Amino acid sequence: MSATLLDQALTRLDDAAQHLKLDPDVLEKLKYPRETTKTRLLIRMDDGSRKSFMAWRCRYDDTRGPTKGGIRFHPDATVDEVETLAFWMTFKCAVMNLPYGGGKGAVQVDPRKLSKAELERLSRAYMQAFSGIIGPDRDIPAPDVYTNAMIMGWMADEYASIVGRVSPAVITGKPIALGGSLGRDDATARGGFYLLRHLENELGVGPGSRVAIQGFGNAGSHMARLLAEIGYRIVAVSDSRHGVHSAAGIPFDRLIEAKRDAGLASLVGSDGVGALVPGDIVGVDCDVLVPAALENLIHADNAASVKAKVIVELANGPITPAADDLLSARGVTVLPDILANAGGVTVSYFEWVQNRQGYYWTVAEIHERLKASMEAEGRAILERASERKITMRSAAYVHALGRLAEAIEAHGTQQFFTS
Ligand SMILES: NC(=O)C1=CN([C@@H]2O[C@H](COP(=O)(O)OP(=O)(O)OC[C@H]3O[C@@H](n4cnc5c(N)ncnc54)[C@H](O)[C@@H]3O)[C@@H](O)[C@H]2O)C=CC1
Ligand SMILES: O=C(O)CCC(=O)C(=O)O
Repeated sequence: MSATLLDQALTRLDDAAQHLKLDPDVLEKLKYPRETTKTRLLIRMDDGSRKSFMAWRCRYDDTRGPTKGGIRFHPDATVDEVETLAFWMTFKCAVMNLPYGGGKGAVQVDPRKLSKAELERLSRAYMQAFSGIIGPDRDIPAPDVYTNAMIMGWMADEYASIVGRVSPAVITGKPIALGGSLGRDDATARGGFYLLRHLENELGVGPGSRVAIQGFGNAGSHMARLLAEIGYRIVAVSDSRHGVHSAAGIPFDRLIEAKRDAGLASLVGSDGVGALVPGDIVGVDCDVLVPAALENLIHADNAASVKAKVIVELANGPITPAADDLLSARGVTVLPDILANAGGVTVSYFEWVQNRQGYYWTVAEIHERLKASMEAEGRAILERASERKITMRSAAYVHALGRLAEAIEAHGTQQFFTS
């Protein structure tokens, strides 16, 4: 039987544990999700028929605080994927020292095939089904692949009608008009951007370097904009349908207009832009590769084709453990997902804090706090990696596991569970 995604992810935990003196109880606690709830959501379609969709919410570990993590709408979503994403959230929140545990949710659906009204009914049905698990002190969702602020707004509204009071801190990534935070829209990319800029000298990249980006949604498109603004050259971009490349670079404005109007493929043939099979982005000649779509993009069979010297993982889990070893042996530096894409959950935390205090920060304050956190945790992880001669990923896991172990031990033997 082939290893599940969670089995693969747990190898990082075993690896990190070798670098710390841990009570075996700590590992036992972190190897299994605390609770995963599944249901079928039944909604009315516009034509009057009914249709049902599998849905899950996993609260992987709440030792350090309420569970936190996005909700994904994707036709290939599985329970294994949801639990693995929730495991990664547990470590990501610990990496950033946020007072949260890790959670994640998904609906197995292709939202592009639903009308707006059907999508709203599905989003509200999700909140109805999981409102007993979700709550501002218990489990706090946010956007992920193919979900967005509008969907978070419908879910927040549904939660308010279920509990009979406005409760904006129940969900983050909301529209600004409903208590969303300034700066949450581009926070995932901006966090990775601040991290990359902070480490440019050590990584040997900077303005003028060539970048390839897989995925042109929230994370990928904002990263393209931020890097292009300071002079990085975007030489390749792909989405689920198409890929484009140009050694001279493609201006960000042209990419965003094409994506909005006629699709990335509409750029092919003008100004030296060529077509790219989306999966071939892995081997594009570039300095920085930014996976910003789904898991397992780089695996043992294509790792040798990577030409970039730095990979910034805005996606969760884009590199398999086997590929990680191959890349590290070749001297490719990976800024790992649990650090590089943590800007999203960090600004989600800022949103939750603002909702709870009822006082809102300026976008400049958000950026300043995000930058300070990314730089401090990124620097600590880089130092740990060079002291121990381990990869940035291993160092990030060691960094997080130390914090998780301390919290697990501090709880004592009769840990309070929020069930
Ligand atoms: N939105 C957020 O706040 C955060 C997102 N992430 C991660 O970032 C990644 C992307 O998420 P978002 O940008 O939010 O999603 P999104 O839904 O905004 O965009 C996803 C993009 O991936 C593309 N895509 C899907 N399958 C693809 C394939 N096989 N090849 C190339 N492109 C493909 C889609 O066309 C789309 O452009 C995911 O791994 C997500 O978990 C991580 C942290 C926070
Ligand atoms: O903003 C959040 O709470 C979580 C975002 C997320 O799902 C992720 O970091 O993978």
